[in-house]
Amino acid sequence: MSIKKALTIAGSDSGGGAGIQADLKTFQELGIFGMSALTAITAQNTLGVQAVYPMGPEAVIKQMESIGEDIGADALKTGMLFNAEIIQVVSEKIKDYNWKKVVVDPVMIAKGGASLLQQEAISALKQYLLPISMVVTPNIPEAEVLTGLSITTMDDKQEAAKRLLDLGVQNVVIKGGHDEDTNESVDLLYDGAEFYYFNSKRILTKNTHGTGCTFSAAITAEMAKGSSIYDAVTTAKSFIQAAIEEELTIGAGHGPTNHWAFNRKRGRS
Ligand SMILES: Nc1ncnc2c1ncn2[C@@H]1O[C@H](COP(=O)(O)OP(=O)(O)O)[C@@H](O)[C@H]1O
Ligand SMILES: Cc1ncc(COP(=O)(O)OP(=O)(O)O)c(N)n1
Repeated sequence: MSIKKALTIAGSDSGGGAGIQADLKTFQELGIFGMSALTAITAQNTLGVQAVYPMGPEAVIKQMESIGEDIGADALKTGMLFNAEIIQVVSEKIKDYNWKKVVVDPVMIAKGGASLLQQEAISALKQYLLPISMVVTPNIPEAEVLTGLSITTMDDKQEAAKRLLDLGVQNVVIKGGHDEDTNESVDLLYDGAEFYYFNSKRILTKNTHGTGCTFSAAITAEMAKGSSIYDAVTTAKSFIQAAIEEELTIGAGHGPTNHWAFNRKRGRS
């Protein structure tokens, strides 16, 4: 059996809903061997982020080297990177190991408002990481910060996707979760030639903690298997839809998504 492997370079969410915990659960459900390089520890639950403890850049380098020197990765994703130093060393190591299937979830702010990326790190993300990435998956506020545009219409989303592509990334997925006044959640994929729309019914729930992490991890898992970007986004959209639809009741705030739901729906659990 050929085992496909994926790496997540991200922060830990002690509550298990987002960050590396969400990524590894998603990799596992999609049949991928998951590995991690931790960038920060957060004390976090469904009510919010209580504390953030970033790792030193050396610790991030060492974790990536342990994987690069021995196991390798068929695809990787980044999540919470927190500061410019971490972004720089992560970008260097990606280049050292010639990792090409790189998905960047440009995590900036958690649902409760806590900052997961320092303001001054945004230019490092644009300068070092996006030019060596295959896919970037911003939500609408993140796309606004990265492009300087205000995004309210589909035309705005298309313009933002074009500007992000100009930064050197090969594919852009602008997620629609924050378009809360519509009854659909529409994600836009742009590959530099065509725009593709992934529509789903908007589910009315407060339990959406970790949706972005789970969605980008599912794209990464499918890319590790060799799927096209379009097919990877298609599967990720079904995965996240099932994960939001089949609610878990955990904690008093924004609960996590349900990583078992996708396989359960397909009769595979
Ligand atoms: N209420 C919802 N109903 C259906 N899909 C949703 C909902 N909220 C988010 N999604 C989907 O979850 C994924 C993550 O989107 P989003 O919430 O915008 O990201 P983030 O967690 O980074 O803010 C996207 O595929 C989006 O369409
Ligand atoms: C450690 C950590 N990483 C990322 C996030 C953000 O996750 P996201 O999927 O964007 O979900 P919300 O936080 O917006 O619910 C996080 N919270 N913690």
